[in-house]
Amino acid sequence: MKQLVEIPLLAKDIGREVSAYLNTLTKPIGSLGRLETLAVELAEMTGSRFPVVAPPGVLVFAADHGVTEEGVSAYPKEVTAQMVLNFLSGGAAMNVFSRQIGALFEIVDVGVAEAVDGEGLIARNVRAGTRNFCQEDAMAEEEVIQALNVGKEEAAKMIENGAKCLIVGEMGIGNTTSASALLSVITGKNVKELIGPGTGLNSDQMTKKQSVIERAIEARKPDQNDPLDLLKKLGGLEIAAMAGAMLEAARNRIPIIVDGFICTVAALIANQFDNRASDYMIAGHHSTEPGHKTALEELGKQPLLDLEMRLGEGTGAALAFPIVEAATNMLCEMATFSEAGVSGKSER
Ligand SMILES: O=C(O)c1ccc[n+]([C@@H]2O[C@H](COP(=O)([O-])O)[C@@H](O)[C@H]2O)c1
Ligand SMILES: Cc1cc2nc[nH]c2cc1C
Repeated sequence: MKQLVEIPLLAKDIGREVSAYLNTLTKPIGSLGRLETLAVELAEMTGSRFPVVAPPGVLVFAADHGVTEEGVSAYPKEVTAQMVLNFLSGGAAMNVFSRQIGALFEIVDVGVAEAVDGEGLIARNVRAGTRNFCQEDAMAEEEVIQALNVGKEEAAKMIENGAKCLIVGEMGIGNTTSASALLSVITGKNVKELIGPGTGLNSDQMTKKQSVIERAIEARKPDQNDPLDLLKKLGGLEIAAMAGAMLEAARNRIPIIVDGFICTVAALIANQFDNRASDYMIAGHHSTEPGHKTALEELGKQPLLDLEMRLGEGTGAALAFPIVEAATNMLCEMATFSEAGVSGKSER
């Protein structure tokens, strides 16, 4: 079942105007490389010749995974709830980078297993973590839809509050297992090629993670082209919420900066709901989690940064934001050859 999200077509005409305008700015033609491509893409996304991406809006979705029972993470599942409290007190890496880029920031409990509370928490818990998908479906279809809607509604609020681009992050012990399973089914690639250490498994533990995922795929038999079935059988509540948030941003012509492995898998799911969603996405960084390369290729995106990071939370996207903003500032603030009295390219 597809959900109707009505994502607008890119404004290709505005993109062409911006391409031509870029050649009038005081620089050798094409010399700002991928920054120029980014400027054109942002113009096509926003429909504006002078796109604005500040302030960015950051939504971090937190949820737990029943499959952690199988011993697939280097950290205990309690860390998810503990980190939510850390986010609320401003001490997580993503808090630091969000402050640095002047972002609007929200942390959303969409499915943490333990009861968490604190000032500023967006409490939208759909269920207390997913079920262990080795044994049974991760959640009910109705719960998938609820989590998607949490993402859509929180993104709509963020946009209403003035966010001009969207960064979605996640916190969920065990979520690289869910994301690897989803990616294996979506791409048809072997689990072995896609799995990685996540928070820090050793190679023996990774072999176990591989067999857990292989057993789950064999038992659940999800339909690779049905995002609701994929999320219901192998998903995570935060992955569903991230997909929903990205769909809502795309519907509103708001550029999305995609983060690491889990976020990129959520982006692929969003694209299964509406294949125009990825038109509004920019890949922020390349995570060291092995499957991220495949996920980015499947999404058709080249990342802006490679800082050998694998944290998640939206951190890679936040660090890429200044580059995205530089593309817009270049368009708005650079002088043209005629304004600055600089001679253009020699005609020979
Ligand atoms: O974003 C990434 O590329 C990334 C790669 C590895 C781990 N993570 C983070 O680590 C957690 C999942 O790791 P794990 O080993 O518990 O599945 C989760 O909270 C993610 O935010 C994130
Ligand atoms: C401490 C910690 C912080 C995180 N942030 C995202 N995933 C994480 C996993 C752990 C273990």
